[in-house]
Amino acid sequence: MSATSPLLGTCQAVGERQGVRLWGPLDLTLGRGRAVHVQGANGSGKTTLLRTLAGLRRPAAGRIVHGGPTWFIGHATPLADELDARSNLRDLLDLHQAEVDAARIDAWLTRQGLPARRAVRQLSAGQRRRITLAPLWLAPRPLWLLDEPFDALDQSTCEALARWSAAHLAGGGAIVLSSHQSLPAGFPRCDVLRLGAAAPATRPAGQELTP
Ligand SMILES: Nc1ncnc2c1ncn2[C@@H]1O[C@H](COP(=O)(O)OP(=O)(O)OP(=O)(O)O)[C@@H](O)[C@H]1O
Repeated sequence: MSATSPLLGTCQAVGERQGVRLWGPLDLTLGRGRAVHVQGANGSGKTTLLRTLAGLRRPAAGRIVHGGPTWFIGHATPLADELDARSNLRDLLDLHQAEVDAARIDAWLTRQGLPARRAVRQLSAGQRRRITLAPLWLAPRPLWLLDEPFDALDQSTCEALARWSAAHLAGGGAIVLSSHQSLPAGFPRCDVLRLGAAAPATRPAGQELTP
């Protein structure tokens, strides 16, 4: 991985579900400092695209190439209901071979005002979402793939994530995200990748990409 090599590339990648094409052929080169906002109506294939970019699904055709370590944060929260926030974070980080010591996890939870020792089933949807996003802060990786990251977050947390995203891009990272909502104040300028026919643009695009 060099300082100038792309963090993600797709070559004629096609996404299908049950033999029906959702998007593609898609040629995308995601360099450092760049963000792409995937837009589209329900069912247009945003989640399928992000999971494919993350390597969790094979494209029906074409290739996906990663240029560095990646965080994929999906729409569904991957937390174990009966475990507390600290144990969930520990497991999540271990699962992805991210080395973060326990003191750092605890300090982050305290700073966030999140209860470290309460079963996550007792937490609100927004609190759970914040725990799910914690790896972005705790174990930085250059490429973020975020499926509806603002879902359930309050305004100040959305704006904190926007500021962190801006810092991430300024530091040489890259982001692909889907969001039904307008991006929060402070979120960096994005190219727009529009899937399906009926999806409206939600903010001025840096560049329109063709799926
Ligand atoms: N596990 C699955 N098996 C079969 N088809 C699926 C599966 N998951 C999604 N699909 C289909 O794939 C298409 C795209 O779904 P996807 O979840 O990628 O869309 P989306 O744009 O993320 O939608 P939303 O905005 O509602 O989250 C939909 O028609 C959906 O019914």
